Amino acid sequence: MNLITNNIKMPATFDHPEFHDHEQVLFCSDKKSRLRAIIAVHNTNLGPAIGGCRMWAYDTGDAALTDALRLSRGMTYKNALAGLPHGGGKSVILGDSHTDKTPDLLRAFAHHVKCLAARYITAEDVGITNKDADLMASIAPNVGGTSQSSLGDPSPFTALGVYCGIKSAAQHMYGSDNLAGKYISVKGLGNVGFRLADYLHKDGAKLILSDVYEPNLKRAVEAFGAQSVSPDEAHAVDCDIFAPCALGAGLNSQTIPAIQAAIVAGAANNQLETNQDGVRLMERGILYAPDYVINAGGVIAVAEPLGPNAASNTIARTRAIGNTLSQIFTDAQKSGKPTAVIADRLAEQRFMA
Ligand SMILES: NC(=O)c1ccc[n+]([C@@H]2O[C@H](COP(=O)([O-])OP(=O)(O)OC[C@H]3O[C@@H](n4cnc5c(N)ncnc54)[C@H](O)[C@@H]3O)[C@@H](O)[C@H]2O)c1
Repeated sequence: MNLITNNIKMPATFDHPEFHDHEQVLFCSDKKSRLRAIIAVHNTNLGPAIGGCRMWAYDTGDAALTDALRLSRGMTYKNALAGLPHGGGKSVILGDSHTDKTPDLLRAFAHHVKCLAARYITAEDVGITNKDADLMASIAPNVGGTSQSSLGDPSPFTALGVYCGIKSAAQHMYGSDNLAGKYISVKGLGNVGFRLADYLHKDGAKLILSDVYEPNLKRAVEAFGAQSVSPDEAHAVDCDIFAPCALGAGLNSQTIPAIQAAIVAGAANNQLETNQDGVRLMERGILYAPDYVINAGGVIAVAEPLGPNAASNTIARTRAIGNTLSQIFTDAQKSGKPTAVIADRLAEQRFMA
């Protein structure tokens, strides 16, 4: 039966602007624990999809779906460029991780994850901790980033990769990767942002910190003796490098004209609101480190099989992010194309081959 000619309306997900041939989108609920979640498997050409779980108080169900679709697609590109034998997927749980997260809710979510054991591996992301991953792993074998199944919390590796990526960007922009005395605005001081700030502080960078969650801001400001700024101004402060480490879509037609930094390089996923924003950054002469390239350290750690060399292999592969970025920066400069376009092409050559 031809659905189109019979004029039967397709479900809204297929028409969603962020739907890009996703292989599978699963809407999960559990009445008792009040679970509402979405698991999106974008592409499994290179192997089972891998990508963390985010818990966030989305304003609408559509905002959650948008996030799941965008993030899962980004994981396909990230995993391909990181050289992993994995496709891309991601999951989101709707709710405030500070007030709505319960063991029952995580268990209910894990039962849904378990049904996708051959196709999707989850781990922690915003709002989900290493401890939460441990709890979910007691139900589903396809949970990584736990203290038992792999190298544990992937955030330290993500932070290391972002640090190496920032140094690579500095080398390209300034001819030196020395960060001493550079003013760096770090927005978002959670699992990754705090550790990144620590690396930068140890290198002698001058930190300008921001976070919407006061305890995280206070902890970082005190630890690094840094100045703070309102999260709404983090992109616009006078600095050399802007490191977005909160949530996505922070680089757009409103924020880009106000950016003072010469480099944008941070951990947040989906930093560009639209593809056009990559062009806007390039036209302003701002060097942008594509998000899914620079923040791949965590997934590299989750994907690494346990063994005596797991940590050293992961650190070596994570440090290599700096080299990948260096190639992307050079190719972008030569071709006059945005760095994000160059990264996408490289990734597509791998997962579409
Ligand atoms: N954890 C990882 O290993 C990993 C890997 C790859 C990418 N990422 C991405 O990096 C980013 C940070 O991840 P994380 O694990 O550190 O999350 P996290 O939840 O530990 O920290 C996020 C921080 O950002 C803050 N924040 C949220 N919205 C903000 C805003 N508008 N302005 C300022 N601060 C804001 C939160 O209060 C929190 O302190 C996310 O985009 C995540 O998807 C994380």
